Amino acid sequence: MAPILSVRDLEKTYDGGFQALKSVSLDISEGEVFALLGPNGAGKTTLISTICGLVRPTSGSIDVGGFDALKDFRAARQLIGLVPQEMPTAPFEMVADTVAFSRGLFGLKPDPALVESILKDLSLWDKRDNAIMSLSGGMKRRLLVAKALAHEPRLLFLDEPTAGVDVELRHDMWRIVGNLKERGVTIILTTHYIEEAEEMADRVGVINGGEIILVEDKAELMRKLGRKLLTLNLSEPLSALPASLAQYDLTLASDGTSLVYTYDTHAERTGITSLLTDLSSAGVRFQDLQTDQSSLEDIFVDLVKSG
Ligand SMILES: Nc1ncnc2c1ncn2[C@@H]1O[C@H](COP(=O)(O)OP(=O)(O)OP(=O)(O)O)[C@@H](O)[C@H]1O
Repeated sequence: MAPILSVRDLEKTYDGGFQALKSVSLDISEGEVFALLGPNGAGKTTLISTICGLVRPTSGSIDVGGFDALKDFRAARQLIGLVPQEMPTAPFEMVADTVAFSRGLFGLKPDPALVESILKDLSLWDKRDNAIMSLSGGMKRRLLVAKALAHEPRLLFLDEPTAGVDVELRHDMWRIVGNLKERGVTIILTTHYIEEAEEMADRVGVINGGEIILVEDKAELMRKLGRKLLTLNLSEPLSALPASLAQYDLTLASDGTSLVYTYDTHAERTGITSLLTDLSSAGVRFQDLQTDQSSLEDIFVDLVKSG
């Protein structure tokens, strides 16, 4: 199937000479949830803004659903919904009116039934006749999603959908994204919360210094780069690692009371069985042991550090 979004060799140098995007290429399949992770200033907003036609790229191409987003901007933009971080709308406007207006901006016929179903899905129907300024912060966030959905986009961008919101709204947002995905909407979200990517994304892209340094299936990424740690709490402190254990990736705690063994989760053999045998031969005894798996967060920090 042709991707719904295809970005090729996209570059952006801002007027002051700063290069915010360096040869970015990316394909997004229809129906997937793609999380774009990156530290502050990595280029996430620049990339989204360029795809949505808010920032003009210096070079490269963007195809949205078969339309050239640079030459055929309107047709491409029609397929895109953008949920920005902040509310730019007039505070006195009514909730339902502002959603209907967003639809009108795309030259579409009014569709009160659609507006109703969007507002109901986002738990805003009760507030339909309220002025925007009377909404809570969480409701305003949901209204931004409603506005972005008013013209029935196939590709939805969420720019940090849960930055600074409480846990309840964060989970609410995850549920909303899940429902949209079920209906076949493709979603690209930027986030600083790795937990969010871990929760929602099918694939994860990491951008750093304007370059996409990794795009990977989330499960595959965690399998490939995930490491496990086995910690052994020793019965008696060791002053140094016995030479017979040199072949293992072992770290002795500075107080000598525990040993940490690092192994790859995808390796054919973990080496634990032979390690335990060799520990016993070396006379090293332990009281208990525990394992920890690296999270997407550990993987991300490692990538950005080395990237
Ligand atoms: N209009 C602009 N003119 C000049 N430089 C800009 C402009 N907009 C962004 N930049 C620079 O481009 C780089 C990327 O910014 P961008 O906002 O895309 O990053 P981001 O990944 O979205 O960061 P954050 O996570 O902090 O929102 C930054 O160094 C920023 O200072």
